[in-house]
Amino acid sequence: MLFLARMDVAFPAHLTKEQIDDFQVREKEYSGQLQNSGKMAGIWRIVGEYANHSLFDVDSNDELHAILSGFPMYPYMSIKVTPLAKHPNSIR
Ligand SMILES: O=C(O)C[C@H]1C=CC(=O)O1
Repeated sequence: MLFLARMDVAFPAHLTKEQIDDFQVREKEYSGQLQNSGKMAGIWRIVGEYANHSLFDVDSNDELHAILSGFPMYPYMSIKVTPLAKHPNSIR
């Protein structure tokens, strides 16, 4: 099952630069593991925003929820998920 997720990140003002750096290091590690496993098929920066579009290839809604809620930055992310179905005009 394919899902497109838009993740917007907003850190609260009280976090220090060191805390934010630590979140970014842990996020990169978690994201890398998901990409290596194939569960995260890709991630793209949305130009000009602290946000991304990510493509997930998972077995269930529950699996996607577990993956999304496992992101270290999850408490500071707003996430919108779009389920994807094959387009009738797709040639792939
Ligand atoms: O867009 C970001 O930088 C936040 C984040 C969410 C997943 C990821 O790998 O990084």
